[in-house]
Amino acid sequence: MGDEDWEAEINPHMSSYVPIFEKDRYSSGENVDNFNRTPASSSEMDDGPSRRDHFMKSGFASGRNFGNRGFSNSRFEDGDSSGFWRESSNDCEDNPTRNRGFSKRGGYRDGNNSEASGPYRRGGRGSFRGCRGGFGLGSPNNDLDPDECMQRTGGLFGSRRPVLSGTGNGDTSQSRSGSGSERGGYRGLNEEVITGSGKNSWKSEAEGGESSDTQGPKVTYIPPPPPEDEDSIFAHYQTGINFDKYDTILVEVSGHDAPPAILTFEEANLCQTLNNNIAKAGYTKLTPVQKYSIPIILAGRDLMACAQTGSGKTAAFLLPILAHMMRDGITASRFKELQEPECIIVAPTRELVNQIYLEARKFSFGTCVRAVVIYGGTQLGHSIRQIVQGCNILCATPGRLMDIIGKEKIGLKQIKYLVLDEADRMLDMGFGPEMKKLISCPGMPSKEQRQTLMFSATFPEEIQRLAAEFLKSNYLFVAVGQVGGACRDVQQTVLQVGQFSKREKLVEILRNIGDERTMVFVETKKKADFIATFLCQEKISTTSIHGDREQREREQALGDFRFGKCPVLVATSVAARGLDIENVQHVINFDLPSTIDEYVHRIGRTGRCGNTGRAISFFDLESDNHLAQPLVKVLTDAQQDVPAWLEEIAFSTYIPGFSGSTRGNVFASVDTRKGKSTLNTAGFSSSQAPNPLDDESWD
Ligand SMILES: Nc1ncnc2c1ncn2[C@@H]1O[C@H](COP(=O)(O)OP(=O)(O)OP(=O)(O)O)[C@@H](O)[C@H]1O
Repeated sequence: MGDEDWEAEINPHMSSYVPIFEKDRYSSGENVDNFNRTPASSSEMDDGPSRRDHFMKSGFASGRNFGNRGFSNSRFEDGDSSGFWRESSNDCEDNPTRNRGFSKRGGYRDGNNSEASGPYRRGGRGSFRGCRGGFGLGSPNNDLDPDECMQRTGGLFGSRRPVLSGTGNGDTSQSRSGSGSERGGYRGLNEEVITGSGKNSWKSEAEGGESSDTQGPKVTYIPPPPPEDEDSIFAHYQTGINFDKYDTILVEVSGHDAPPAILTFEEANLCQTLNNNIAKAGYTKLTPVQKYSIPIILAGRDLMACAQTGSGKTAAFLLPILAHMMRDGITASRFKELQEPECIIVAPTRELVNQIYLEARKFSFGTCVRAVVIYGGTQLGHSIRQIVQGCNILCATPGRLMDIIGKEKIGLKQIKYLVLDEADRMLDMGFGPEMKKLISCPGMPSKEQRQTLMFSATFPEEIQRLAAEFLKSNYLFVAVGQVGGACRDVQQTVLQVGQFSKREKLVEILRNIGDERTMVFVETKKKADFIATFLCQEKISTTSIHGDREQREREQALGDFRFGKCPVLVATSVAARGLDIENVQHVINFDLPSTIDEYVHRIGRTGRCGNTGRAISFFDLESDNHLAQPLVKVLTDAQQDVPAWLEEIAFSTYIPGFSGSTRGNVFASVDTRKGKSTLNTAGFSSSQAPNPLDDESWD
């Protein structure tokens, strides 16, 4: 069933929903010799012409409503309702007896399962938080048809541009504004236009984006400050039953003179304040990526680290950076028009960068290190006010970072640490050009003078090669387990479900799941709204997050999901990476992503930190066959059952030329400096996916 069919089906039901706009919001204006393989245990901006204008012009007025509002209140609640903050109380519901409706490995069992708590359990809660705004269909001509989409991807988006060759912003601008009007919906001018295939673009404020007066009213959203009390700062969830199994994962370190891994936090020799914070955060034992990365960073080495989702990469870079800052002494924060931070951490999405900031704030608690976060979709003045008060660690999305640098609020001379989280995404065709600009900004210390750290769960070979440009030649490479492999704590099931049956299957599964927190991934923003609305109609309490929602709405949606108001979050790939939400027990790929890397990140929203989780993916024979081979590899590597039908497709679609070819491999099993990896499998790497519709997912 295509989007249009859904429109026809949903539209009659939705006409009674009227969007509630908040008036005041718009009123104001070479060389690897060493190779150790050891078990770990051993050792949007202003919305351009305003978003509302777009809505009105394109048919969102008069009963054509936009945006599933997955929450009951029409107003954003300041304070702790923000999606970023963690509840201080530990409401872990990780109860194995509630894991119902699934056979152990072989797939989904249907609703007659005796353990099921009743098919209408969600509805029975009486919750119907979504759909306040109904679903806006825009005018029928507003959405791109596949051809237009193809054109747009081919002609405008970075995907078809030579890698890292252009400045990118010219076409970015074109593509964004063009598509915005074409589609009739809002396309924010933020920095998060990324596609599942590694294509993205962003437009900096300095170049006519967020801060441009010509683009319409400025974004006025000021995110609520996070709670300041110690309990909230140190709120965390419990490690899971498989946390200790991390020790058995093989770790590869390559590069010259790697310092030995540490086994305990004590061996890291951190200062007392940091040790106290680590204890308050509930960390008692290092994860493998921490065991290896912490001493490497403490030794001053550049690092590219790849470790499975949810295995503690954030602390792996934050702790040693903070330790260095404490050791070297930093200038205590004080008001200055131009701040010169010692550390910049960039990540691809707003929610992720905020999460990293909260971790930085937690670990720097009680020190004079001040962490600041800035990201698009929020008032620029607010970002500036945060910065001028003092800034040692700046956590930023690329667009906002470049804007702030352009406004001379941030000087780069003192930068000692540059961290790229989700580094493969930060270096691909989308953000790569901007990262290049960042390292060539006036004042930015050369790579010899700074320490550059890159972390991700996936690291395609061609991106590793690009990364070398940012790193000292003697950088170390840490691979925990299979690079690009899925977390083994996630039980993966792939079901053959045709487009026409997906919704029915989704409802069936969600009813069996009950109240357990579930993320449902779809490929386009439009579909995210369709599906969220549809689920609300089915009385399944649902909210949604995607790049067409305002930042305020995104944060609200995340908060409603995090705090259990809405146990189902429908998301595009904008939520695929990095988000660490307690108790997400299920991930459903309603649509499979176009790349296997994206799949690995998406399912990694569950099964974190030793907890178990489940992922169910709908495989559509019409559109997903290109994923069969890499999917079989991911399932096999994670010791999951592989359905016979999937193996058959993988076999029948096998393209020998892909394996080990320069067209890109799914996995770099090793540091690319060691030569061609031998464990690659055919498939598409993140920059090569063939699905043009992806372009919708990340912006
Ligand atoms: N040593 C530890 N002990 C206990 N909890 C930890 C430890 N290290 C990290 N955690 C917790 O594990 C969770 C996952 O960590 P984090 O978000 O850093 O994972 P990640 O590897 O960056 O995942 P992703 O690849 O999805 O970005 C967080 O809640 C974090 O606080």
